[in-house]
Amino acid sequence: MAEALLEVAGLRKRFGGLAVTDDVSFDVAAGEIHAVIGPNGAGKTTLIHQLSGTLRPEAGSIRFGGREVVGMGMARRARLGLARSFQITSVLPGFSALENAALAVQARCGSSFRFLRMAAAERGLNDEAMAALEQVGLGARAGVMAGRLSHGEKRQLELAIALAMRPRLLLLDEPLAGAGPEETERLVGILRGLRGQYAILLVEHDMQAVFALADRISVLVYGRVIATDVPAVIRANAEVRAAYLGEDEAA
Ligand SMILES: Nc1ncnc2c1ncn2[C@@H]1O[C@H](COP(=O)(O)OP(=O)(O)OP(=O)(O)O)[C@@H](O)[C@H]1O
Repeated sequence: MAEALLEVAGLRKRFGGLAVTDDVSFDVAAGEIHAVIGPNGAGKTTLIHQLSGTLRPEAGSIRFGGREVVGMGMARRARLGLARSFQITSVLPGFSALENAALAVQARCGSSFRFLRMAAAERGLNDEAMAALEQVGLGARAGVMAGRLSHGEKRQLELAIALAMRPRLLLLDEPLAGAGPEETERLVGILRGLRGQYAILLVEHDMQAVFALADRISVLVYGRVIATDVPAVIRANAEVRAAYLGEDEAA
């Protein structure tokens, strides 16, 4: 079997006496959509923080592309291709969708554009930014101020910003939160379109979306992974049904 892109082993984190990440182990293959589900307070966001580098685990390892990243900061992990999509707050409302995406391209490239002539540099930035917008279905809205985009479009823009970082694995923390039914359908279609091109670690409460999108699902309960498997097996798992899905919903 090919080596996993992300390998998490024995990860531990406590807040006071509370074990919020309790010996967590799982892996994500290249191109896989791997969902992490669990009830409120299960530790999903805390797990994402440890993967992205904003929170340091007390024990365990996080290997990405064969390298240990626990000691690395967020920027270094992002440069390796482990990128987190930030919620709407990272979108600059006074800039157009294209400018928002172009800023992300520029952040990734650092000073490498400085050596090109101004016009060529700008064209290069804009072409890449436009490609990211088109990947998330926002091409036609490139010139619109981000502040004037709908809620769903802002979430699409966050995704474009993350894609402009050229990630190998995207960490998505509740990408569908606050989206209405139509927006959800659109966003699920966009995420489905990314499958195979990027690995995605998806934390999401919308079970319909999770079961439609995920190649595999890990179930987190009180900081522990109680099961990792393909959706059909997770749906039929008695422990998972009791702990999380509820007998009615899983029927
Ligand atoms: N900085 C912190 N200090 C102390 N306790 C914290 C801190 N951050 C989170 N917790 C606690 O850790 C536990 C896990 O929280 P976390 O936000 O990771 O859960 P979650 O699965 O993402 O929940 P939700 O689905 O509601 O977003 C909760 O009991 C929470 O109260």
